[in-house]
Amino acid sequence: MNSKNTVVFDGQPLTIEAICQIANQQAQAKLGRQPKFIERINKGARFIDTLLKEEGFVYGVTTGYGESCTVSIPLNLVEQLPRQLYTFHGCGLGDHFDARQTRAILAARLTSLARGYSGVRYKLLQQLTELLKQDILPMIPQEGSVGASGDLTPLSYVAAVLAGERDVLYQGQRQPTQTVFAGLNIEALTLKPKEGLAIMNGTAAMTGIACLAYQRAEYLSRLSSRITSLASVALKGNAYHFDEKLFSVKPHPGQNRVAERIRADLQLRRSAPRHDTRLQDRYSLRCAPHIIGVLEDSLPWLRQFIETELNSANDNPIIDAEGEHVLHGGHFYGGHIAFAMDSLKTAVANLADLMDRQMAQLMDPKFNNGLPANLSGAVGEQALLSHGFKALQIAVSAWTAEALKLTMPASVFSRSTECHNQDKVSMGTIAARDCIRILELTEQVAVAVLLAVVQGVELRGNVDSLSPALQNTVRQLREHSPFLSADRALEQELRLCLELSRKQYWELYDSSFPDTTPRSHAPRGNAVQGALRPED
Ligand SMILES: N[C@@H](Cc1ccc(O)cc1)C(=O)O
Repeated sequence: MNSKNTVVFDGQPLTIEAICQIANQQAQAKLGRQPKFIERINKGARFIDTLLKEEGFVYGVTTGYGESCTVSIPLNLVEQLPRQLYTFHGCGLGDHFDARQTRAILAARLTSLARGYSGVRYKLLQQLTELLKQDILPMIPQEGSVGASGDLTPLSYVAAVLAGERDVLYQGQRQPTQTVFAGLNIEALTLKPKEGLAIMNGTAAMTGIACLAYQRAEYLSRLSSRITSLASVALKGNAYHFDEKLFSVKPHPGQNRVAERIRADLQLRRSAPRHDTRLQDRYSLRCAPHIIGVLEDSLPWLRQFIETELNSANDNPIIDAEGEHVLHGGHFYGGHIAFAMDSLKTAVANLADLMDRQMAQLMDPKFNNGLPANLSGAVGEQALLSHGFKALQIAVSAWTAEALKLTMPASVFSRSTECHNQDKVSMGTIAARDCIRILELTEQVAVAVLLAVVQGVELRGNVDSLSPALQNTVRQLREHSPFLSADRALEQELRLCLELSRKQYWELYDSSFPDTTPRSHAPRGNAVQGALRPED
């Protein structure tokens, strides 16, 4: 871990990258210590105390929750409410979020609470920061949120852990929170009346996951551009399909960026001939920028949706300590994240489909312009036995089908729940989880097709004449997966390459590559950059 990087939670907007850095343990979480920030946070908590004293009634503080808000709780029982809330929501099931996802969820909740509109004490933010600093991770089951009373059930596990209850993952082991807190001298928090609701009534589970999904998708977009370039070489494709003039007349900026990347990879420096008599390539080569471009052009608005949600007070009620108001609304509704994740699912699964089609062309002597069947590298008698990448193609087809199947939007499955109080919900957490699964499957497809295109390029025998960028990808892959000259079981090297892909190991169009910054007609909205600051 680079201990120099710190992400400061002080109410200032944070980026997707900041959340991912924390999730990947590339940066430390730090809570703002400026007196002004501390006072701003504590003022909200004090305002609730004052209201309670003066009026004796605040929703979620002296009432039941949701549909039960008409039930008034006598002041002598009010202190018990937050514990009651996280306790009855302790009904999550399914697999647990993994360590990286859990860190992202904690960081997303902290970002929102640090805005200062949720009426929690600074002390609570400190406890949340402590979990991140010491990597004490609540065991959060993934299933049981409709994503529109916030992620109540998943976040109940965060609330309970702050209060010293339930289980955490600490130093690789599931342990009772109480044991870990005792060992580290951390005092369990007794949550104040509004604090249970403030932690749970928000979109942090889906938003944390969305940050991770965004970063993976952004890398996959670049990886599939590089794979397309290699596929074009292996299939003896027509590089003029990526001509600059051609793309200038259909100016989607992301699509143009993809064409520009492929053009550079293919060293296309001349303009197209006056009259190209070559046959046109199949769509999975010729239209690759149009397919990858949909994802690339979606990135700015996806970032805007995700970062706006991340940096919002997505709680209810909202506490405006400055103006002295308790504002009742529905900011726990995760509609933007639901739509972002449902859309990202479709865009990413289309990359799987694109690469699956490229693989299909490469494998089949009817379409591959003279390459051996199944890209077998065997010679002599062995060639008769060899099946090359045949099974890998079948696997790619299976992974692609599974990814495509999961693109069914989650948000349209809204259903009325909780005695019709929550009669329209976002299903954003389901969308985000589906998106992660589609990313996993598409990464598998990408790694498999990368093996195939590199084999195809080598079978052509012209690696030395390729652009430095393409040669570099061939070299990087070959360090981990040799040329397939005889059939072998590929599982282990596929797993290794997958791991490398997830670590963004392949060098792809780094930031010095021209035109990777969004253009003026692809506005960043209120997305915020540069929240990652060196240790002060
Ligand atoms: N999200 C609801 C509150 C709620 C909390 C817990 C529940 O079980 C149900 C509803 C609101 O703010 O209106």
